[in-house]
Amino acid sequence: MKQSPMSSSNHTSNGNASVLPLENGFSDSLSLLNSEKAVEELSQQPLLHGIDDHLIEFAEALRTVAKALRQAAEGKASAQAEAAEWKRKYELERSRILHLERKVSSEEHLIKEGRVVPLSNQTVLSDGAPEQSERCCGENGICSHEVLRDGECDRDASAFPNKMIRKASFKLSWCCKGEKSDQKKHDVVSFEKGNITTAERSSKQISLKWESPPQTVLILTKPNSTAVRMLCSEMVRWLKEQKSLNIFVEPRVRTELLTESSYYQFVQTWENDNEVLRLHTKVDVVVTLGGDGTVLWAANMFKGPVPPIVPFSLGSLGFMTPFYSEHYKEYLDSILRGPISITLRHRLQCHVIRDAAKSDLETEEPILVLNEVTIDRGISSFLSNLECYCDNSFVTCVQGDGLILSTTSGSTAYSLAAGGSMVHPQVPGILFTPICPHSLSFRPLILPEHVTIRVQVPFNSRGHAWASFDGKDRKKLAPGDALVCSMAPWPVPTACQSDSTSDFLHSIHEGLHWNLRKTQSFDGPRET
Ligand SMILES: NC(=O)c1ccc[n+]([C@@H]2O[C@H](COP(=O)([O-])OP(=O)(O)OC[C@H]3O[C@@H](n4cnc5c(N)ncnc54)[C@H](O)[C@@H]3O)[C@@H](O)[C@H]2O)c1
Ligand SMILES: Nc1ncnc2c1ncn2[C@@H]1O[C@H](COP(=O)(O)OP(=O)(O)OP(=O)(O)O)[C@@H](O)[C@H]1O
Repeated sequence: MKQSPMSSSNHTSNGNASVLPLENGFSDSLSLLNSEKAVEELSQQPLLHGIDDHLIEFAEALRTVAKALRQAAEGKASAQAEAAEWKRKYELERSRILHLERKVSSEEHLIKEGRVVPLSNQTVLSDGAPEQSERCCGENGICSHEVLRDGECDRDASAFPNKMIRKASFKLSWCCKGEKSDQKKHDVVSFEKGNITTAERSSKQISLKWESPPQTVLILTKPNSTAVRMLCSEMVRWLKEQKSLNIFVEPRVRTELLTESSYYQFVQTWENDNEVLRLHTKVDVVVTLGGDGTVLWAANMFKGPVPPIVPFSLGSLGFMTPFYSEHYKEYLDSILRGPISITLRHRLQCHVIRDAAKSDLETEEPILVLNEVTIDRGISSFLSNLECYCDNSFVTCVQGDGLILSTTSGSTAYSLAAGGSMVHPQVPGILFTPICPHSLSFRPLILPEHVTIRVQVPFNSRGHAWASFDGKDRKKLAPGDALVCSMAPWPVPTACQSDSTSDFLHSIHEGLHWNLRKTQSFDGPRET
């Protein structure tokens, strides 16, 4: 039997609309929309003879209340999204200032201590002769920017003598395939002390040219693999003996190497998380030995700028690992010499905002993902119910198993399995892919890189939702909690074997056997 608007689930048995405010003063906007619709329908029904004007007035009043409540709920959502965006900007600014402060204090320390560098015992000092600096801007050689614009970095670094080298400096420039000369290339992506920050244009082939030789390599390895362990010890020995590099590994790997032989005493590691946070100031190149999971692991270690990663394939699939381990010497030789093609893989920055937080600015530490953040129903048997906003606009309400917000690098991972499109990793965008939506018309979306997406668990949700980040670190989202997600300012630069496009196409052909089909034979029916 068709329900009349007054008997729909949004209305109580005595006919009163159930748009009563919940704990936070707002009802969820979907039920508000429904209430508004119900009131609308009610007022449009032909009036039965004898129904007095009070009912019309009552419907009018209800419509006004429902509209006001919806506007208030939308207002709160957009204010929270804005607050999260401001927090992100504030954190960026704060980390920039901290970085500058650290730089100044280490300069002072250097002068006081007679050129002793306090950062670490691996820091390479100038050997008395004036050294070139990686600093390329600012009156006194101190870079004061995070993002350089075209050509700003073209100044001769030798204009700043007497500088020590902590990290190898390099230059990034756009280049066109097959173009031999450097003439038409120009800088559009910059770095400060080797930390890469993306400028606005990021969709062309990017070439990395060392301005001073790389000196420190971090090797990250997949655990529990004999093949990986053997390759790691061989590579460490080769890099030390043939390339005279400083080598960092994880504490677990250093122990493994030392168990193998005391020869590996020179290998360095770290002791605590604070040191991990500063690794990017020491490491020129990161080498990963494993599958895609090891590349995700490497990216996750760097909460800010990421040094270039050279991913060797020792896994089963390897979408992000184009280098074959058996040829590691030739590859590393050419990478350490440069120039190399790189793919700047965008990451998403995710903030969980708790309803219980005292203010909208009180968010948990942001989490950076290289593949995707997934919001799903976890162990709950109820449909997940997620309200999604893009900037200030309502997108949709996801009712199904959940939602994947993916980077373009992650487009070949979980998002693909959920029906999302495969996207070239250098295309800047955010994939919005539902997981088993309970609606025939819910197709995946790709949104532009600059938007902020907010996924809210409504107060009337039957269950909790769960967020997971690159398939790890599950966090429970209670009704009222939200996840706010936008493009992170620190991409992950991965070295290409050939170039970004060839590597991508090779990975979908080899990894997925994409569109593999036997060709039709010639001897069949033909058009006349
Ligand atoms: N149904 C699914 O396809 C599904 C389900 C859960 C997680 N995942 C993916 O697994 C990722 C975590 O990877 P892991 O190695 O730590 O876990 P894992 O060991 O469970 O491996 C997951 C698989 O996904 C592949 N993979 C990872 N990133 C990829 C990418 N960017 N493109 C193509 N394939 C990729 C890996 O090679 C691996 O084969 C998550 O970020 C998620 O994308 C996929
Ligand atoms: N350095 C590391 N320390 C701890 N865990 C790691 C490290 N590197 C990778 N892992 C984890 O080990 C698991 C397997 O890694 P990875 O995906 O690289 O190997 P794989 O499964 O053999 O390759 P593929 O994913 O291509 O099949 C992943 O869950 C990853 O998070």
